[in-house]
Amino acid sequence: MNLNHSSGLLHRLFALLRSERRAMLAGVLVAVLGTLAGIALIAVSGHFITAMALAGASGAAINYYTPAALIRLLAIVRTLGRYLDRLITHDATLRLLARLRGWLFGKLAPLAPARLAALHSTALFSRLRADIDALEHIYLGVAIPLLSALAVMLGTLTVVLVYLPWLGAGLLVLFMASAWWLPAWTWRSGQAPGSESVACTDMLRELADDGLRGRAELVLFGAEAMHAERIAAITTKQQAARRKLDTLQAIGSAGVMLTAQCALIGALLLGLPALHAATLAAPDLVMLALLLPAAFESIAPLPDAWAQLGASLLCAQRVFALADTPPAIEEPISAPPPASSTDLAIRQLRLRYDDAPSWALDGLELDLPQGARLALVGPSGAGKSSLLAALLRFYPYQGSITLGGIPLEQWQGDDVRARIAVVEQQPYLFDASLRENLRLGCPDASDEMLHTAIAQACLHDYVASLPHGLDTWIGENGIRVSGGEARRIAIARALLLDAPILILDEPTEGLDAVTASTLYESLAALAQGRSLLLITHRLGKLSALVNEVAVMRDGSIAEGLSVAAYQARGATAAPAMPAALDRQALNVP
Ligand SMILES: Nc1ncnc2c1ncn2[C@@H]1O[C@H](COP(=O)(O)OP(=O)(O)OP(=O)(O)O)[C@@H](O)[C@H]1O
Repeated sequence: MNLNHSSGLLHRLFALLRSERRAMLAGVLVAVLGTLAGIALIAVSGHFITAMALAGASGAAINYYTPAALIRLLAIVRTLGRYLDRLITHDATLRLLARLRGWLFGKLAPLAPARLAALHSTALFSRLRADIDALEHIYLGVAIPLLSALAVMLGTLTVVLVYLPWLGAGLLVLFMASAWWLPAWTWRSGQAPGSESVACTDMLRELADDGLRGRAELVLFGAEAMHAERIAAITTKQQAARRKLDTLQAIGSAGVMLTAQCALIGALLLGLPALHAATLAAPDLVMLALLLPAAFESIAPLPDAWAQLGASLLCAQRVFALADTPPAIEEPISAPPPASSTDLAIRQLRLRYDDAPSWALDGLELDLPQGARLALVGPSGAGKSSLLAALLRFYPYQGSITLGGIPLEQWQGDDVRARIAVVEQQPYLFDASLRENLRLGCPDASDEMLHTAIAQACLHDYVASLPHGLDTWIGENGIRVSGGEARRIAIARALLLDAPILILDEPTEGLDAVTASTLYESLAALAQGRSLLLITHRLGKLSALVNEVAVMRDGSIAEGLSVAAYQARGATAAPAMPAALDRQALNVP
C-alpha cells in the first residue's frame, strides 16, 4: 500500500468521522496534556530534590515554594489528565464505533442478498466486526499514541536543546530511530505474517461456524476428526505467523529501550563534562537524566502503533471496498405515482445469477391480476424462487415487470415489499422473542393485533401452551420451534404486514399430513381478499386455494391451465408439455 493510497484511506476515514471530531480532539488534548504533565513531573521533581539536597548540604537558601507549587500543579494535571483521558477518549471511541457500525450497516443493507450471496455470512460479519474494531483502534491505538509521542519528542527536544545542544542533535537521531526507522522496519517485516494471520483467522471462523452448524452431519458421517485436523492445520499456520509478529514486536520494544539507554549514556557523557566545566548545574543534569527515559517510555508504544496503523489501513481498504460495491438494484430517486391497482404483469423476464452459465429465468411471461389466485408449479430448478427474487427486487433482471401498471424499476424496493407479503419455504426466524419476530411484519402492532394474527395463523393453541407466551425466545433461526410452527409464525407475520399480494413458497413441503392440514386453514385465512401466487412442486390439497395453474419449466412458463384441467390430468408432479395450452386464462402469449 503506497503513501498516497494510505493517506487517501485515512482522509476518507476521518471525513466519515467528522461529526465526532470535537470528542476526538478533546480526547487527544487531554491525553497529550496528561502525558506531558507526567513526564514534566518526573523531571521537575528530580530537579527539585537535587537542588534541595545540594542546598541542604551547602546551607544555601532556596526558593522551594515555586517548584513545590509546580510539582503539585503537575501532579494534579497528570491525575486529572489520566482520569479525563480514560473518560473522554473511551467515550469518543464508543461514539466512533457506533458511527462506523451504523454507516456500514447502511451500506451493506442494499447489497443483500444479491451482492452478499457469494460471501460466507459468518466469516463476512465476524470479519467486518473485527475490521470496524480495527478502524476504531486507529484513534485509540494509533492517533493518540502518535500525537502524544510527537508532543513529548518536541517538548523534550526543546528542553534538551536549551541545556545541551549537542545532546539535542543526538537525541533527534535517536528519536528518528525509535519513532520512525525502527517502527517502519517492523511494519514492513510484519506485513506478510500479518496478512497470513488475518487470513488464518478468517478461515478458522468459517471452519468453526461450519463445524457448529453442521455438527450433526459431521458426527453422522464420522467426519469430526477430519474437520478437527483441518482446524489444527490452520491453527498451526496461524501460530507460526503470530510467532513472527511477536518476535518483531519484541525487537521493536527492545530497540526503543536500547535507544533510551543510548540517550541516557549520551546525556551523562555530555552532561558530566559540562557539569565539571560548570556550564551545567547538577539539578539540571539530574533533570535531563530523568527526562530522557520518561520521554522514551512514551515512544515505546510507537512500533506497535505503526504496526496497528498498517493492519487498520488494510481493514479500512476492505471495509471501503465492500461499502463502495454498487447495489445490484439501483433505487429510484423519486417515489412512483400512486398505483390504482395491484395487477402484476411480467413480460420477457430474464434473470441470470453472477457467474452462472445459463439463465435462471428465460423469457418468462405471466399475469397476476388483482385478486387472482394462481399456482406456479414446476420441477426443482425450474426458476420459481428466482421469479420471487426478481419480483421482490432482490436481483436485477431483463424484460419488464409492472405493478399496478408501473414498471418495478420506478418503485422503491421497500414499497414493493410492503405490497407483496411472502411466506418463504424456510422462513428465517430471528434469535429473539416470538413478539419481536412477529412485529417484523408491523413494528407498531399491539399485543391484541398479534393475538388476532396468531389466531388466524392457527397458532393460538401453541402460543397458549407457552409459559412465557409472546415473550418466548425462539432461538437462533427458530431452533426452538418445529418446522410447522415456524411456517405458521411466518404466516402470522405476513398477515400483520397486510399486503395486497401474497406469495407462498412451498408452504406445506416437508410437513406431515396433520400439520399440513392445520396450515392449510391458516393459508386460506391469509389468502382472503388478496392476490395469491402459490409456488410449489405439487399442488395436492392446496389446489383449493387457487383458480389457475401455471407450469414452469427451464425458466419460463411452459403452459397455463385451469385447476380442473390440471387435476383432470391427475398430475401430482410437473406434467409434460401438453398439446393444448390454455394460455389465454393466464394471459400468456
Ligand atoms: N444464488 C444463485 N446463484 C447461482 N445460481 C442459482 C442461484 N440460485 C438459483 N440458482 C440456479 O438457478 C436455477 C433456478 O433456481 P431456483 O431456485 O429459482 O429454482 P426453483 O424452481 O425455485 O427450485 P426448487 O423448487 O428446488 O426451489 C437453478 O439452476 C439454480 O441452480
